[in-house]
Amino acid sequence: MIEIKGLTKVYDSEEGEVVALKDINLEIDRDDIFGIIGPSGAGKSTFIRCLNLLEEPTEGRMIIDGEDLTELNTGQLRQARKKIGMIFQNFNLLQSRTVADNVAFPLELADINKSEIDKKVTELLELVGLADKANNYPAQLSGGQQQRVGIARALANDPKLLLCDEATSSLDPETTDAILDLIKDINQQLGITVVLITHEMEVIKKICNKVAVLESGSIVEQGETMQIFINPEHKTTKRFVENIVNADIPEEFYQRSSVLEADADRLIKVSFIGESVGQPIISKVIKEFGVDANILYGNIDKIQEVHFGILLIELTGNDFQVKQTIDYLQQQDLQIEVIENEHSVKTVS
Ligand SMILES: Nc1ncnc2c1ncn2[C@@H]1O[C@H](COP(=O)(O)OP(=O)(O)OP(=O)(O)O)[C@@H](O)[C@H]1O
Repeated sequence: MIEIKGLTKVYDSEEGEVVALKDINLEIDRDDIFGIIGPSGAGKSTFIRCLNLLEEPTEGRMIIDGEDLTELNTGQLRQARKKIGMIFQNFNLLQSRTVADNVAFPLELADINKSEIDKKVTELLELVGLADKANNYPAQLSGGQQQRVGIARALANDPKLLLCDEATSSLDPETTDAILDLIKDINQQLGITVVLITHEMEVIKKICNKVAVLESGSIVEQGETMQIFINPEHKTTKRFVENIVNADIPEEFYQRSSVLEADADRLIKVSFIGESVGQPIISKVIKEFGVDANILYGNIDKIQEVHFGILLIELTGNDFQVKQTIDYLQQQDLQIEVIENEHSVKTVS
C-alpha cells in the first residue's frame, strides 16, 4: 500500500516559485491500477517523478509498505528505486542494444550474474510476447513492440510498483488496447501495483479501478473509476468524462418534461450499475404502485466489464404513489436523483 501525505513540490525558476504540486493526499492499494489524469501543466509528470524518487518533494511524505521514502539516505533510496519500474511515452530504449540487452540492462547494473540474467530476460520476453525478437534492435520494432520491451525492462528487478508515464500516448488505438491489456495482466497475475498518468480518459476507462483528477497541482476529485464516471462532480472531471461516456443527460431532454411545475409528479434520474442493468424496474413500479412512468431519455454504456445505464423518467401519480415509487427505487441497487426545478438547471449546466 502506498500512502502519499501532503505531497508538495515547489520549483524555483527565473520567474519565481512554481507550485507544481499542492498538498496531494492519496492512498493506493496493492491491487490497484490507479490513474492520475489532468490537463497539460497540471503536475502529472512532477507527481510521477516524485513517486519515482527522481524529484525530491518540497514537503510531504511517501510511504510504501510502511517505509517512508522521504526519510531514506542515498544508498537506501537506490535500493528502494529498484522496487519501482517505469515505462515512458517514448519508450526510452537504448538504440545500440538489442531487445534482450535492453531488458538485461537494469540487471547488469544490479550486478546479477550472466546466467541468471539470460534466464530472466528469456522469461520476461516471453511474458511480453517478444521471445522471437530478442536479437532485434529497437529501430526494427513497431511502437507497440518497443513499449513491450520497455515493460519487460521495467519488470526486470521484480518491482512492487509499475509507473506508466503516458505509456500509450504515442500508440494507435489498437496497439494502445493491447498494451493496456498487458499492463492489466501484469497487475493481476504478478500482483504489481500500477500507477499511471495520462491526459486520456479512455485509458482510465479501460483499465483503472481508481482515478484522481489533477488540476493546477491539486487533486480536485478522486474515487472509484465507476463512481467518477457516473457521477463526476468537479467541472474538470465532467469535461474529461463527457467526451467518453454518456453519463449525463442532454439539456433538451429536461426541457421536454412538464412535471417540474406540478406538485406530486417528479422527474428522476436513475443510474444503474452492473447487475441492475436489465432489471424490469419500470414495469414493476407501474404495476406495483400505480404510477405512470414516462422515459424521456435512456442510455447504457460499459466501463471495463461492468455495464451502467441512466434513465430520465417522469413519474406521474398522487403524492403517495410517487413517494412509494421513489422509496422503492432507492432500496434497489440504484442511484436516484430527484430533479428539482433549479437543480435541473444545475445538473445540466
Ligand atoms: N524543473 C522545473 N522547473 C520549474 N518549473 C517546472 C519544472 N518542471 C515543471 N515545472 C512546472 O510545474 C508545473 C507542472 O508541470 P508538469 O510537467 O508536472 O505538468 P504535466 O501535467 O505533466 O504537463 P504535461 O501534460 O504538459 O506534460 C508546470 O507549470 C511546469 O511549468
